[in-house]
Amino acid sequence: MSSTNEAPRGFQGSEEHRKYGAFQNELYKAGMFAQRLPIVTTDPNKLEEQARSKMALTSFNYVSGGAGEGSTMDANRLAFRQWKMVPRMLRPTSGRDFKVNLFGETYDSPILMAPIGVQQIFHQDKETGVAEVCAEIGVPYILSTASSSSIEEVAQASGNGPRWYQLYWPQSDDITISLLERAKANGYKVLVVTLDTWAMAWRPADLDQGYVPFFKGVGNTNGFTDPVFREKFQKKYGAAPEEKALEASAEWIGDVFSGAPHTWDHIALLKKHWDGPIVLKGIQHPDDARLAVEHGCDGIIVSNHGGRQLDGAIGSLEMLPEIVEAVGDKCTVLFDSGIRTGVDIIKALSLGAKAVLIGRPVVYGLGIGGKYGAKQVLQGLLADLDQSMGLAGIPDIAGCNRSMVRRVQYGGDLKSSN
Ligand SMILES: Cc1cc2nc3c(=O)[nH]c(=O)nc-3n(C[C@H](O)[C@H](O)[C@H](O)COP(=O)(O)O)c2cc1C
Ligand SMILES: O=C(O)C(=O)c1ccccc1
Repeated sequence: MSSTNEAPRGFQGSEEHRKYGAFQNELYKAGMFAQRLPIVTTDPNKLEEQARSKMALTSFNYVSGGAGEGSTMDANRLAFRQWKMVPRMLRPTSGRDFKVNLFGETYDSPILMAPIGVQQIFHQDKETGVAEVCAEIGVPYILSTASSSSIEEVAQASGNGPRWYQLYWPQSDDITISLLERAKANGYKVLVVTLDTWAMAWRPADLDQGYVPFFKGVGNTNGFTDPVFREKFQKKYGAAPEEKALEASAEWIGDVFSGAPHTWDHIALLKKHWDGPIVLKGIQHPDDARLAVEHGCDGIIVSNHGGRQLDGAIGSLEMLPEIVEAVGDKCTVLFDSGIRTGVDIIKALSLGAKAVLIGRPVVYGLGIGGKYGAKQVLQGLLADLDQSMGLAGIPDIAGCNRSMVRRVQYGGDLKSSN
């Protein structure tokens, strides 16, 4: 096992990356020929523990923690356990096709990198590194407003890779418009608007250690580099944001996480200033899904923020079928919260999601092995998905349908996370 941050041999950018299933054979071959093995475990039940052993405790606690007593996080996993695969045999499944069409664009992968803020606290490779490896393996990268690399830096790092922009929605319209302009000008195709985090939840893991990265300026890069924010700050303080980082952080957070949520009628502003698809993230109620459609949104992400916001909430997967039934023919339904394996991905797709977002597992990979660690987690998930689709008799993403899963009620405590 290597503890360096180099790309493990045999895993560097090559056409092989497009054949997702090939990753499994690469691992066996690396073992056979005594090559360097990946540093990130392939075991979903061990990944979090490995990350704990490698990362700074404050950063690990930040990513692994949930809201309150963690019951929404538990519900996310329990919801997956209630659905089981029902495999089919003797079906032609070789040359499995992962392509998905979202908002008129074809993507090579049904998984997207979830917007994750402040990646600098996990590894110096941060967002630019993760965006770079996502582009290499065809995984669309969603950049958070709360990132530690700027909109422009990430665009450059991701090159021709597909990228979307996630908005944490400021109270000041002129700053919102400026962020949208920058995202448009830098090739971000889809606007993701996160609705469930207009204020930070009660998060004991962070509260007990008095830890919040953005009070100190980490995760405020898009504010500090924003021309409108800079001009307003200069006028008020007679200095640039980087010269008065604490004040600038307070101003930025005050605008973006002010505790004052927007309301449905404000969507019109976003529609006016964004000419591509708009996707609302954090939808859990079918009536909100209907409202999203009524207000002209193109998609929604059924998500409870990985259990990091409202505690005591329903598992995200639990709501997916009802929401797909309510709006699945009128807008594109995406899903996240609790995905840890290839089969989890098949379950979410079979229950009607058109694609899924992966959060914590990629951050654990990043913390363990930098951008190559993040890449290994994504490649591992894609390879697991590929092999699991084959074993279930599913040739392509459209083949993930309701007939492939059955709801069950098994009790008991087992060691698997699935
Ligand atoms: C450390 C961390 C930071 C996050 N930052 C953001 C963010 O900036 N914007 C956002 O919309 N969601 C953010 N999320 C939520 C993810 O986009 C996603 O909804 C969630 O991680 C999915 O659940 P999972 O971690 O179980 O896969 C964050 C999640 C984590 C773990
Ligand atoms: O931690 C989070 O879940 C999150 O969404 C966030 C919010 C602000 C800054 C960084 C991450």
